[in-house]
Order: sequence, then C-alpha cells, then structure tokens
Amino acid sequence: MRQKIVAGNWKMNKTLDEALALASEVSNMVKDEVNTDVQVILAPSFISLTAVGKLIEGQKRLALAAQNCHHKTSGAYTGEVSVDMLKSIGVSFVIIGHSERRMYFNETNEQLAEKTNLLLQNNIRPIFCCGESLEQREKGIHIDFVKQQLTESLFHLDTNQLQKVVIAYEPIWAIGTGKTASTEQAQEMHEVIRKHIASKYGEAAAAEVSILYGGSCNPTNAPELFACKDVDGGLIGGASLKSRDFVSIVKSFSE
Ligand SMILES: O=C(CO)COP(=O)(O)O
Repeated sequence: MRQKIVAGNWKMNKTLDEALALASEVSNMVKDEVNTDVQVILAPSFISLTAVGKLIEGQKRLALAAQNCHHKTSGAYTGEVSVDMLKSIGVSFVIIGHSERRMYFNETNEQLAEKTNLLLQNNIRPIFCCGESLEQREKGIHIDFVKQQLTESLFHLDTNQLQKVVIAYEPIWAIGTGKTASTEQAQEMHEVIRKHIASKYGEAAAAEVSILYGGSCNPTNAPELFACKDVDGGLIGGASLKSRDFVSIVKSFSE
C-alpha cells in the first residue's frame, strides 16, 4: 500500500522561535487529533531544521524535511548545504526541484538527477516536484513537459530506488495564486504520471509510488483533491504556516 503523505513546505518563512512554535502546535494537534496512518512532514528553513527535528523526535507520524540540498557531495560551494549535513541532523526527506528553485536558481533536470542519487545513497527520500506553467498548459504541451521532467531526473533509477521517491505535482499556475487545479485536472495529471512510471517500471511498482498534489491546497479543497484515485496527499505552502489549517488538511483523508 502506498503511503498517504501531507507535507508542509514553509518556504522562506518563520524565524527560529516562530518555527518552533508552529512545529509544537502541529505536533500536539497531530498527536491528539489524527487517527489515520498519514505521514506528516514538516519542511522548515535550514536555520530551524535541527531544532524542529529535536522537537518532533519520536513522534511516529511526523518527519523532518529540508527544502533543498546541493547536488555535489562537498567542497567549495559557499552558502550551500550538503546531503551529508542533512543526514547528520536526522532529515528523512528533501524537497527537490521545486518550481521556485527551477525558476530563481536555474535548477536543471540533470542536477536533480544528481541530487536524487545522493539522497538515495544516504537513505533520504526525495520529494521530487514537477509541474507545468500556465503557458505550457494553454499550448497543450503540459503532459509531455511533466513526463520529460520525470524521465530526465528519475528514470535512471532502479525499481527499488524509484519507489522511495515521492512525487509532487505542482502546476506553477496554482502555486500561491489561490487558483487550485480542479479535481479533474489534478487526477488527470496524477494518472499520467503513474502511467508514465508504469511504462518504465511496471504497474505494480507504479502503484506503490506516492504522488502528492501542490498548489493553493487548503482545508476546503483538500478533501475532494485527496479523494481522487491517484492523489496520495499534498505538498502545502501557504496553508502550512497556520497550524489549524495544516492539521485540517492532514485530517482531510477520510478515516
Ligand atoms: O509550492 C507549494 C508547496 O511546495 C504550494 O504553495 P501554496 O500552497 O502556497 O500554493
């Protein structure tokens, strides 16, 4: 059975104290209110990772994620953070290939393949983001574009490695815009992604991969998005910064 996952990507928000307060609220609410087997992931900034990791240590439903890592093992890359460093503080997941990083930091599919390799070698699971722009969707090339992102960054992996990757489909036009993909649009692309994986790794392997939706997901739209056959949870931006909203989204899976 593939995992249900809700991950909060806090992006460049929250000071250390604010991050600890948010993590503590989420942790308490999850402990008291969540009865499903959903994996809840918190992705604070690098500054807060260690402290948030200590705070949630031992909480079985909660795991720690970083928002990025460098694609080389170590060396003269001023200001960067390596996979080894993340491993040393107990990070279990790393978000890679977010559209904001592709757009503002020129991340390429090739670099993401390197990041994926390094993470898996270190037993850290990548949360691999993919998704098209509005222009690509309007031109009707969105499906091929997303397939290409997957092929170029992930399809060198063996089946066992591929199944450790979490995919997050985040249409760029839905991120931070308040404009969510409809359930039809989300389900359509999630099915495309699963079938694309099946075409290389087989249906049984593809059925085990968790595919999350991201883009203006909130407590109101999450229940119907998560009810789609191929949607296994969400990668949440804005709504993950408010503990009540985030935990409401976590609770959107029917029990
Ligand atoms: O980019 C996202 C998560 O990684 C989605 O952000 P919003 O939920 O703020 O649209």
